[in-house]
Amino acid sequence: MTRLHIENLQAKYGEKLILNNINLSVEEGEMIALLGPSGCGKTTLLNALCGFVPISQGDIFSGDRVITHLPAEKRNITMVFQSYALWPHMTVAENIGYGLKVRKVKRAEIQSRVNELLRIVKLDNLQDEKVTALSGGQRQRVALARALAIRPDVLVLDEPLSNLDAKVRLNVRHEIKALQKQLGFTSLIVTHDQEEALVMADKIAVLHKGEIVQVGTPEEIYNKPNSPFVADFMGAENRIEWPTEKDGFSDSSHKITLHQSSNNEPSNQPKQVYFRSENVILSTRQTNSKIQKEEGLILTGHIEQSAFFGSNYRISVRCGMHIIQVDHTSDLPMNTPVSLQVPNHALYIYDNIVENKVHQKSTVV
Ligand SMILES: Nc1ncnc2c1ncn2[C@@H]1O[C@H](COP(=O)(O)OP(=O)(O)OP(=O)(O)O)[C@@H](O)[C@H]1O
Repeated sequence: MTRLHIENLQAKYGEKLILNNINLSVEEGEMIALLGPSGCGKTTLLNALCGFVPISQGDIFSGDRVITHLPAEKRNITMVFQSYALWPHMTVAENIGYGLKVRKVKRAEIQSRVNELLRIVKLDNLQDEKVTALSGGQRQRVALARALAIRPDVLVLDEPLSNLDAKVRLNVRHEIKALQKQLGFTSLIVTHDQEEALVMADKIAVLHKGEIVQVGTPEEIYNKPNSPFVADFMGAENRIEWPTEKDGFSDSSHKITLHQSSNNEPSNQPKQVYFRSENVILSTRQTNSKIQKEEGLILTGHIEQSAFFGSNYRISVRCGMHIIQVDHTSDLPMNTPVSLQVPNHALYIYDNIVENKVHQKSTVV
């Protein structure tokens, strides 16, 4: 397998700019997940790498080869499609060996490579079955084995799990990850599922409107989102503006205070503050026991809605103009007055500047 390097790549459909200024390196044996909302350009980027979409600017390097304008068949990059794209009239073994047959590899060699892959993807007892007789998870493993059969330099996977039901999906994603580590293939995987990206990838590249807005390890992307967009996309669904006129201290029914460290310069600049529901500590105002120290973000309000979702209750708390989502272990009656606290380390704070620019996080710890 090979290192893939993308430099200043731009791609268009007609006059419409779809990808701009894409810079990304996938190291040998590394898996990078492309993560982003629908329409941000993930599939277009994979297609551009494979040679299915022309590149209007920039370069792609596979190892020390420049492959930017090579036809698809000369790139040695293989795609695993969302729909698997298997031949329904062929058996499992024939599907896996298909790419080798097209490349006119000798029959004995095809047989031995197919047998090896059948073992690797644990389908050796199904080699003579028609693929139409297989489950979704098994078909996906055939598709993966077929892609690996030709020993590609880079493997790209376009939403490979999206046609699988939830339980099978969990299994297959662990299988792909284990296989990737075992065989050490360089790969890019497209997903719009953040959990899938966190679990499977060595690094995540977040795309927004055709540009990469952050690249980092799963931990970095999750814990240090560099913009409101990434924070929101990675599940920090609560957002307040600080300070806001409507949330001043004059209204006694709710209060919002933000205690920043004294090391930080006091600033009157408006900020956007993001945080996850799981990081909010809720206490009823009578007890208020959980709020030990006045630090981080503290809000008061009352319960507006509560829904059981398995491990916890998702509680909506109205704090003035804001509705804050909180994960809590028990149900609480409507209108109960509550206090909320979010510790400094769980707050993502950004200058309130023009949207869609990459914002700088300011630390409050
Ligand atoms: N063949 C095409 N011709 C013109 N525009 C296209 C074509 N294919 C995609 N687009 C546009 O390019 C943009 C990016 O599409 P793309 O499929 O790459 O997004 P995506 O991030 O993979 O989305 P999804 O998660 O929904 O699959 C979209 O605005 C889409 O409408």
